[in-house]
Amino acid sequence: MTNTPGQKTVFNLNPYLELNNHGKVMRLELTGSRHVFGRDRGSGADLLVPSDWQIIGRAHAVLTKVGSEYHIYDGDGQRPSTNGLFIDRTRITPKEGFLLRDGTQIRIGQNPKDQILLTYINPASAGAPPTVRSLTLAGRSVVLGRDPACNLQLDAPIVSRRHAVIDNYTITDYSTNGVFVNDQRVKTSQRLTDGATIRIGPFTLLLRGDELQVLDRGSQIRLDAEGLVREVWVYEEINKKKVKVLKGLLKQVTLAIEPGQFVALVGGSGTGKSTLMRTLLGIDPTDKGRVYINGDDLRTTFNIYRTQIGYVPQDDIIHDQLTVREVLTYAAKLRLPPDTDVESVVEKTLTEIEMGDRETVLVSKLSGGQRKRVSIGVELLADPKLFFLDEPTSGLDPGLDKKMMQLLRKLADQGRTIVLVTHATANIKLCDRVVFMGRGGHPCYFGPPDEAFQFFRINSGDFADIYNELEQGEEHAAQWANIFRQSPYYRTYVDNHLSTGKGSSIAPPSQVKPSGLQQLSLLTQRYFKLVQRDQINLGLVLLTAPIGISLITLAIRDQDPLIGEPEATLAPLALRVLFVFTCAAIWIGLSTSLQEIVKEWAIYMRERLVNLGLFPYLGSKLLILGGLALLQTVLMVAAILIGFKSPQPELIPWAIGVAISTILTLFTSMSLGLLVSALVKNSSQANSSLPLLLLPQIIFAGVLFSMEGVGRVISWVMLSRWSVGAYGSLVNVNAMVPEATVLPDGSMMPLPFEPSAIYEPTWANLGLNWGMLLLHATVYLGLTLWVQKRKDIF
Ligand SMILES: Nc1ncnc2c1ncn2[C@@H]1O[C@H](COP(=O)(O)OP(=O)(O)OP(=O)(O)O)[C@@H](O)[C@H]1O
Repeated sequence: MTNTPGQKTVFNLNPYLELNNHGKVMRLELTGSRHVFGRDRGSGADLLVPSDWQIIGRAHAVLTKVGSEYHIYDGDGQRPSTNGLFIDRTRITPKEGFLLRDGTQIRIGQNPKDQILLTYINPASAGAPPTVRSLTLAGRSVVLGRDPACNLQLDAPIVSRRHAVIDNYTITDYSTNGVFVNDQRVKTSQRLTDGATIRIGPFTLLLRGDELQVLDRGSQIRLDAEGLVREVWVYEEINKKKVKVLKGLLKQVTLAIEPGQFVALVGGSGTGKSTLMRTLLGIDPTDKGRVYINGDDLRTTFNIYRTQIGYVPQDDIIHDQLTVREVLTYAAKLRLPPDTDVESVVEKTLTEIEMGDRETVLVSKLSGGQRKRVSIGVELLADPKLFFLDEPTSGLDPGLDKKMMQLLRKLADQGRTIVLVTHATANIKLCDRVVFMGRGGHPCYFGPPDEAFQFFRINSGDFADIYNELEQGEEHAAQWANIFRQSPYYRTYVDNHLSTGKGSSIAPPSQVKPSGLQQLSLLTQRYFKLVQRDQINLGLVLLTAPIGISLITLAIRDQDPLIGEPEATLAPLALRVLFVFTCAAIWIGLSTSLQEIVKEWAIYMRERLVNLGLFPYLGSKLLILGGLALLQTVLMVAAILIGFKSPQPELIPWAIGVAISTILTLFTSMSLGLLVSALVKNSSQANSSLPLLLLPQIIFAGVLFSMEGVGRVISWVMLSRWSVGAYGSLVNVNAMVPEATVLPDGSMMPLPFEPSAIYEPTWANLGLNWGMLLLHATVYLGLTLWVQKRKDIF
């Protein structure tokens, strides 16, 4: 029977199902007290659909009459169907089912390209059938975006005001966060063919003929994990021998998390909670099994979802030296499209996290719970519908723990799907589902918190007793996991809800990269503010070298080491002074930069996972550190000019030459510092590495010891050698060596310093020294980029 979708057909006023399979519409009248809907009469179906509508099962749903309406159950009433029945993204189960009302829309299947829309219509009821929001593309150009003036308004923070334009069936991307057509990112523009799915932020649109339909507003996100297994090779001590063994971190974890659910992952220390969360979030790989987000394989489609997922890791993802409002403002500018009204988004977020009265306070002055709330606020800016939190209440007192859990409950009630790892069980009852993990990564229970007591046969009502039950070793945990898999709890809460979807047949879509220049400018402003806020550190960084240089003048009292008539001790003295210039610059350069990447590791990793560019990030470091190097150079050169009588180099005025040599030494050592900062794991390692970096620079500079053989080769990779070389050639140390004195016996009096090619006062030599410093800096920065790139998860 053909008809216009949504138009009420009257079958003697009986309710009916309207099925829309990509424009092909059919209606099935409901007359009996029980119907089975499917494509195979042999399986008991009496409401039959064409046998080539493969997405519908042989017996896909059961309908039973309740008063004047019908209740629908998935599958044959016992076992769920393969492709399911979904209201938004929530799956209807075989057990609870769903009471249909006039106009209820149910989707069969999760993949928009292969999905049938089922609408229940009861002409006897007053409701008007909902229509799918759509617009025609025939003969017109349409603008899609957040702006209400667009032809199709897509209202979400991560959508740009004018996000994309479709003209003559060609879509052009004008956005920050990109457009995906058939799960591939649109580079600039792309022709749309019939049946194309378009994803813009959380929205999924479908082109059917001339009609562009809004299929999914993305306000509901479900997460399904099927058979997750993760194993790693580790060294274990067995019989006093280190043996390499395969350690299971996750063992066959299968979960079905419905939209809007608040789920806690709990269990003893080391049971794999964080690993499970990172796997569900898509950032840890699996050896077997998959995670599906709204039916898509999360690992392959991560680039589509990356801006829609919120993640608060264990470490704070906010800078200590910014105020609450500044943290939120910079994060909003970094993550949201540039046409966003940042102020109102920040305002809304401050209210949501109840921090409006603390907005001007520095993060460092906040309590642990308040800091966590600001981290949550940073993630809420983009209004994600899927939210992960790793131990957000650790270290909080019981009162704050409760407040935090209540806040998360509120966020879930607003439609967000929330997954958290926690050790605190006092408020777990606020969750919809709890996952108990046992030793060895065994999932021992998944279901409502209250029912966990019945399952584990614990009467105390204390979750800690379930912990203790699962702490009795891996085998014990494996037994519980086995009991759970065979239990009705598994059928009710996992099997009946599990909705896996598309595998990884598509090529992973590429990432959308926002404007590098804009990020560079934002990151530079933020970094500048951070440096400026830490005034004591800034003062130390700027004044240490000039003070050190001034102290030399006290040590050498009346001598003028950089000028003077050649005499036996002048050249070594001059070289020692120049060596102090070099050491001061290297020391200051390293200590200014060694912490700069490692100290904000957690923030970097989180921002990188959203959209942070590597070049803008390192670029901002270079700009600010370069600025600091310039200031330090001015102060050091001033101290040198004031403290020492200036030589008159033939090549270049002394002040300019010494400034260039100093800034190059500082910049190169800062680049080395950044590299080490990228390599080390924590701030104390960065601190401890300073002597190790400095000592070889001192030993192999060629000043304390003359460099021969291997030492000479090693000295080439020391920036100190080129720095002293540059200063030495400007001062012309070689010219300070007097003529060798011939002793009465005809032998030569040994001189304490031999002229060396390293200090030749020629442009070639000076250029070589400066060039080598630049080369060192380039190599260090290139390596830093590479090291940072290697940390990327996607
Ligand atoms: N990449 C890895 N390589 C080797 N072992 C790992 C790796 N990741 C995690 N582990 C180990 O797997 C186990 C589970 O770690 P995980 O951090 O997931 O546990 P957890 O339950 O979150 O612990 P906690 O509550 O103490 O934070 C631990 O023993 C951990 O040392």
